[in-house]
Amino acid sequence: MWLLLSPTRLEAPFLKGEPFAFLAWRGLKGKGFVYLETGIGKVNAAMALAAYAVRNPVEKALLFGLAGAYPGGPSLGEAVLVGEEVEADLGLKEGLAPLGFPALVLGERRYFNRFPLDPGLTQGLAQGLGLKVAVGLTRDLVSETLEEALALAQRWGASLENMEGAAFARACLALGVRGAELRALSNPAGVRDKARWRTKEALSALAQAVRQLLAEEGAP
Ligand SMILES: O=C(O)c1cccc(C(=O)CC[C@H]2O[C@@H](n3cnc4c(=O)[nH]cnc43)[C@H](O)[C@@H]2O)c1
Repeated sequence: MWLLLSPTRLEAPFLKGEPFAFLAWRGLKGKGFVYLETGIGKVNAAMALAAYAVRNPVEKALLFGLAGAYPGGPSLGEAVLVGEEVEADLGLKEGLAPLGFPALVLGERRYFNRFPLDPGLTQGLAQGLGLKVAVGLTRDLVSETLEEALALAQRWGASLENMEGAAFARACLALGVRGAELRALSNPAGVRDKARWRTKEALSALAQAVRQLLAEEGAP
């Protein structure tokens, strides 16, 4: 059984199920999944996952949604798995390490700004769905110029931008939930001219990937 999450309902029109309310969130219960609409941004994503996971067993979780493509990153309309997320607005411009405080400590491992998604789950989905694995960058602020987007991509070695992924990845690590992230590229990061966006194609790619994942879940 999957816990599916997306920032907005716009990203999940293809999911059919029984509507339900959970605290501040709305969701659907369907065949092989429970879905929650988290709301946009890091705090919403982490709160929704944590609130749900402390009250319900979660076998595996998938955050899916739209993202901006950095120059040289995935094509517009393409869906990819995210293998690692960077929380780029935590600490100094150079990150949290110069301040000396990790964002998360698990055993011997100290996490500053980079948070892996579950490697086994991610690789399995990438193979099963025939999708590439990319590095995501998360900020509460959307890049507003190409220069800003390029500088972030180069500084952190990321190929796509979103507003929730690092919070979801960090919450999964802290809660011991196996988590994966699926993103489809709707726009070039830093480009606000909507004539250059490919939102419809990206939404189709998301729908196709999530449908396939649920179909494989239901297979004997
Ligand atoms: O008005 C703008 O300039 C603008 C540019 C990009 C995205 C938005 C959104 O309101 C969508 C936010 C929503 O979708 C994800 N997303 C999609 N593209 C991007 C992006 O280029 N940078 C960051 N996030 C993006 C994000 O995860 C949110 O859930 C507005």
